[in-house]
Amino acid sequence: MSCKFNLYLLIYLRTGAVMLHLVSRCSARLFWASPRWRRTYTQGASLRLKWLGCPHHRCSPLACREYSSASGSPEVMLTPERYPVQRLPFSTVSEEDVAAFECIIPGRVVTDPEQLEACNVDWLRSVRGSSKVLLRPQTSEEVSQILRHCCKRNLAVNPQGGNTGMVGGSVPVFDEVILSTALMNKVISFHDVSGILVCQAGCVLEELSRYVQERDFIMPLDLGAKGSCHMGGNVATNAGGLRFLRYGSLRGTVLGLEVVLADGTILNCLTSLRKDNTGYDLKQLFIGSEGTLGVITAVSILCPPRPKAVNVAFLGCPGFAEVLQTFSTCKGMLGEILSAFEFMDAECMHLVGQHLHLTNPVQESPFYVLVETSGSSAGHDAEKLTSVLEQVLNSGLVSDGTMATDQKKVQMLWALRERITEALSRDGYVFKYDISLPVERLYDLVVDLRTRLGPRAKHVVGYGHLGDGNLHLNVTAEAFSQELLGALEPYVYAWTAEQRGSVSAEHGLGFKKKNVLHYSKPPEAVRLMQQLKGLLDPKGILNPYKTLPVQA
Ligand SMILES: O=C(O)CC[C@@H](O)C(=O)O
Ligand SMILES: [Zn+2]
Repeated sequence: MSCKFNLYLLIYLRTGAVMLHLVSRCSARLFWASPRWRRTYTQGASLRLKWLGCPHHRCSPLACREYSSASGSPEVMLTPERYPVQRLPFSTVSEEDVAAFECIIPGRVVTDPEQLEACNVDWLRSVRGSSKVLLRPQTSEEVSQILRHCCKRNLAVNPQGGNTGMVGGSVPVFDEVILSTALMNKVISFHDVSGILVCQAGCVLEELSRYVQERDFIMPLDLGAKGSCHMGGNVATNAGGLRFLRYGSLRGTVLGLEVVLADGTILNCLTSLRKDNTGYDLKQLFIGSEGTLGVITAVSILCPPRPKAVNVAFLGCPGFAEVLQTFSTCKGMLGEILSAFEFMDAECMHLVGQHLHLTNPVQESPFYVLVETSGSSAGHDAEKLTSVLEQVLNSGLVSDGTMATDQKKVQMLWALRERITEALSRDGYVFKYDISLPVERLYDLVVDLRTRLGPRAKHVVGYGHLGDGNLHLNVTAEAFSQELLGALEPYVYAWTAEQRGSVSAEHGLGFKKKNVLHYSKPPEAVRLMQQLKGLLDPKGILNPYKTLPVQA
């Protein structure tokens, strides 16, 4: 028996705790909104709004994006066999080069083909290079010496972090030397008053998260790939992620960078100042440059204080219009404690169920939203979120919902959203689009594509960071198909440009999207980007074939 809408909530404040009384025509439950507080279930199995417990932070179950995630799947086609791309006239790595690298970083030059395989293929297993050498420096000085050598010898270099990128930017296209930041994984300093963290580029995001959380701060950035991705790679791609709505872009939270330029020059702009208005803000050039202008070797970043209370609600909505109205309601009623507003459609839920065996905690709905609050007062925040839920349930914007304050349950709810990428990659070949659009048009393209593609696609799904106007449009098929690619592109980009959207909201351009930059930037801007590339990397050795379109 289900009692969807005939539900109201009574909120009492008693002994400092918020007590929720949920009543429906056919059932009633009594819940306490903190783990310290008793939870009492009175009766009825059909009431859908549930408190699931309490405290702090989630930590993604989508731990590491390991190469093994796709083990057993067929070999990935070499990039130049799938895409029209010509090798540029760089030198090839000689035995003398390997010996020179061995002098710079003894014992950390990898030429074993088996070990190289994982670094040549992207996490999505969609592009594959054929590099013959992987370098694992530990210091900026070593990176500098390596780049000085490569520049002199005209060797192309592919800087690589955790290799979790979505656009083929993190692996070589041909035989570029892979320069890994994996061993540059030291925290340099942390200031426990300002919350400013300075670390080497190869620190893994999840480890940094743990480090600052122990000191009562959090990273301003959180991604599904946190278990593998490197801070330097995050900055190089200007990764957005799940905390963007609250803490904004890395363009605001990164305070300083150390970068090694193509010729080996070490550019030390690793300031830890909140304010520094002296000349051009050079670090911004490297944030989002995807390793094409320099290799980021260290990052100074501002960490916000750890919120004392985190609540998550997972809600089912009858339509996209209701999703939007729920967002407006949340913004209006939650104000500064709203920290995430994510959405996913019914097909996403179907896929996380089918491939990852995650259970839908609410009644089946065309759309689902995940609302997170982060604040300093558990009782106050829970009370606010409860009022929102009361409002959206009563007004029919939401047909069913569940709520969590307990860390484990919070994680379980986040997993439904965070692990969609993983579920999709188990569904077959994935065509990925990461688009910024006016929020009211966010889902129209998904609907449009389902009709356009028909049975050629296995699934067409839409999800993403609704609070940031960022749609993740993914299309799965049994295998890569030029025909399907032709039906998708340039259609998706032209559609996006018509709405004055962006063809890459947060994943960057990498290899796969470099030729569509003009859909989002005027020719003058593209030209200036090319001039900047020419100035900083005249030989074009840094991450070639990426980010910028091939020059006419
Ligand atoms: O796989 C995708 O398309 C999106 C990945 C990531 O940006 C996310 O928000 O989960
Ligand atoms: Zn995303």
